[in-house]
Amino acid sequence: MASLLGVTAIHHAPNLDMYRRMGTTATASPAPSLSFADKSHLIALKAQACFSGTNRRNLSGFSSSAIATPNSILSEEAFSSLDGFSKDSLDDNFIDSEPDSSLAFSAADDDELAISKLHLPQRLTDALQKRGITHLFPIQRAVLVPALEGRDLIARAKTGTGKTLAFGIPILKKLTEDDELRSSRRRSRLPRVLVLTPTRELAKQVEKEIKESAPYLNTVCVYGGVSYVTQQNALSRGVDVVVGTPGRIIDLINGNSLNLGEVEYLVLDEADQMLAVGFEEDVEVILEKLPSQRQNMLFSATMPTWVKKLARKYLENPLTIDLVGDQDEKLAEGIKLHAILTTATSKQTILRDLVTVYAKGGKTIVFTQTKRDADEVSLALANSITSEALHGDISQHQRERTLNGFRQGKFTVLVATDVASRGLDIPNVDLVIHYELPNDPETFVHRSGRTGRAGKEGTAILMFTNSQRRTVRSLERDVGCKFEFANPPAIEEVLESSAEQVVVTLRGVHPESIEFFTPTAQKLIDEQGPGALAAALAQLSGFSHPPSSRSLINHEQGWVTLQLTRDPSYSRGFLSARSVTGFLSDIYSPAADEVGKIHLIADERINGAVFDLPEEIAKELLNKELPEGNTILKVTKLPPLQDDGPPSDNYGRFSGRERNSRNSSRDRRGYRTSRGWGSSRDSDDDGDLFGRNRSFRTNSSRGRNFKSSGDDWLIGGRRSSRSSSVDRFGGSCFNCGRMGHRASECPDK
Ligand SMILES: Nc1ncnc2c1ncn2[C@@H]1O[C@H](COP(=O)(O)OP(=O)(O)OP(=O)(O)O)[C@@H](O)[C@H]1O
Repeated sequence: MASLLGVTAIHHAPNLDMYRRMGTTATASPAPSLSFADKSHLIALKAQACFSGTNRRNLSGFSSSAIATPNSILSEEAFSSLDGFSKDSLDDNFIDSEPDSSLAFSAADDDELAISKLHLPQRLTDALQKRGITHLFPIQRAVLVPALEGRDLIARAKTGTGKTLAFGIPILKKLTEDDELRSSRRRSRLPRVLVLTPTRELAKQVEKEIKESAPYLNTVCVYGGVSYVTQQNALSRGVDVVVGTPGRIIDLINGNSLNLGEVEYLVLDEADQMLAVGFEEDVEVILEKLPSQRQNMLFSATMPTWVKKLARKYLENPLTIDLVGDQDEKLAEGIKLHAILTTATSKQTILRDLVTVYAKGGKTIVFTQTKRDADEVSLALANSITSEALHGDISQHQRERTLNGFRQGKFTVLVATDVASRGLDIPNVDLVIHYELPNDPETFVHRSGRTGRAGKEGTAILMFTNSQRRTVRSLERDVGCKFEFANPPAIEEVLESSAEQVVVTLRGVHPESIEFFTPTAQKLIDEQGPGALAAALAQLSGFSHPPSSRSLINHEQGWVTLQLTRDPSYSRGFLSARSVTGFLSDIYSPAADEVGKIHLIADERINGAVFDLPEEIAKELLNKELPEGNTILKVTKLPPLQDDGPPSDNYGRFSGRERNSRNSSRDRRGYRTSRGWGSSRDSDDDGDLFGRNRSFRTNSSRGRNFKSSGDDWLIGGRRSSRSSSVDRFGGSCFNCGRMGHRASECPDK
């Protein structure tokens, strides 16, 4: 690298001075266009840059031992110091010193970060501007100077913040300048840049970004799953940049189609993910084949041991640029986070509603844990929403078609396994849904980062079950984020959003088609009034039949939630789940047999409970005459419930999560230590059936998942009127609250 540095210095010395000056003011205050790097954020970054040995160790995944030398600094520190420091000042003794707190943050000049002011080769500037890239993003600004100085780098920045061009711009600058000096472009020239990525999709995306930014250079993408011939031919025509996955690169080297003997720049993108997908050996084989004189840039979200080892072995005196740090929220600023409580049985229905209400017709990516789930969920959605699955079992060709179709808006929901979570840059994804909890916080960050990219806004929704509450809290702590806990959308919201979306769709109908249908529309309106248009809207929204009712408790279709309220002056006993069942059995015994979960109302002034019943049974029950002082109503909104509060210390003691943990070890924060705490095989929400006494569920026809052992589920003391039933009443009386008799037999009646 030393010689390369020498060359760089000769070629670029004047420019570097300019960049250093720019860097100082740029750091001092961000350009207004960089909305997600506001002043306070930068001040925070600067605080992080207090790079004493101690706090450096605190940087998660970026401990001092992670890096080969103590020569690691945070980019903002590097940047803010560039004015007064030469390249040499980026060396050892600078690093461990505290930053100069007096360093003033002066007003920024937007122009100083403008691509047009960077003195890049005109061709490069033009191509970038044509793509709408007019100003540097923070990670690009942070990487630019040290990269141009030829330094080895280890870098980390939030998702969607422009890491590709962070290494792309300095490398392309050098390549373009050299290209201009060259009189003729040699055919069969060997690649000068190698970018290694862990997935094929990411490789293609990086290639695209580079190609579009420097179309005059030859960039070739190589990855498995497709024919060798096209890739071999492209390589043989002469190439400047090779982007690819390790396996195919090794194959091409072994087949003498790829010679890496002239590589000057190596970029390892998503280095930690290389490990996750088992490429570590291949990466090392490739690195051994590269010339030792080269510049290395390693991008990694975390620093597992292997990545540290790699950095120590192959990087020279690397500079660490960390725009995430330990304290910061690791997600890009524009991402709103929601957590929605679901149940295993109602998940698919809720998912559809979430897509309708939150994406409003925009692009959504749904993440599942397993390939099978991705297929199933995509298929289930496809009834009403255009959707495709993406996972490793799908052929490469089809994967590309699917991704292109999604990019072009041919369908709106992509259901993917984590193969798509890393690095994929699909513009304008409005919504990310974690259908299953991710395996670890990093996966959560990467999945969520598919939205809110390049400074845009987006929403990420985590679907979780009752038994996963604690893990959700751990996730908040680990990621440094806060979820807004919300209920699944009510059917009214779903209908409203559907109608809004249909109206938007109607705007896209071609005027000529409208003309063709106008006479019929006029006739319909004359005959039926606005009802005709309403019918058309209902049909287009997929609601040609009235929406089936939904439980407000667990959102299952075909169920309704009723509220029983009892005037305290008519009874001495408090309402309990058992007494509710007893009462139902007196009024209409099928209701007692079929009742779902019963929750007591939290408001102490109301002696009441809510419970679920199948629609038909609820209808019958609502027609029955009730004893004085009692009311039963269908509710459209749940009142606060007694077991809504935070989990007690006993939470999860008998939950599905704990039961699962016999098979999978977890660390103390609830993550599975092997893959998959959020596995699709996670339990239903029946965890609290066994550990809590305020929420009950009968053995109704839908109670498929609960244990048949133990008595907790024996609401009202009987399994059903079809079993031992009526002879001995084990529940408590709705009238007096005492055990052993029904309200109808109550001595106090
Ligand atoms: N300076 C810029 N101005 C405008 N858009 C930019 C700029 N830099 C990058 N972009 C765009 O931002 C998007 C995200 O960039 P990129 O994919 O490089 O992010 P990333 O940090 O690598 O994300 P991930 O961590 O998810 O892989 C891309 O569409 C890219 O073209």
